[in-house]
Amino acid sequence: MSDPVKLAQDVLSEHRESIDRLDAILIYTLGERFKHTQAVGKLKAEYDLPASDPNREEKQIARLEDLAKRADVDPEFATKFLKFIIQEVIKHHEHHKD
Ligand SMILES: C=C(O[C@@H]1C=C(C(=O)O)C=C[C@H]1O)C(=O)O
Repeated sequence: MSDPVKLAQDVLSEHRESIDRLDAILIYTLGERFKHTQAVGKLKAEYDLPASDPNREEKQIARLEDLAKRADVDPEFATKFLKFIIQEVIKHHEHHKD
């Protein structure tokens, strides 16, 4: 194997290690977020509050769009990502009510 190819493979490995580390952070962060949202779900079920809160979501999306721009992340992607997570949370909340 020529040296430049070996060098490229080493660089690739380093990037992949960082990617794996960051993926783990994402999953653990999501786990922590779900713990809070599960607690919110229980409160909502106990006090008969609606599963979703569109006003709160609107504010979260605006905040995340701003964060995404600053973090060099496509704001449209960040919005889609947050909406996807929120949809899952709302499903959990609806289960709590059953
Ligand atoms: C967690 C809540 O419930 C829902 C889920 C949200 C979320 O995952 O961030 C936000 C608003 C609600 O639609 C909440 O009301 O705070």
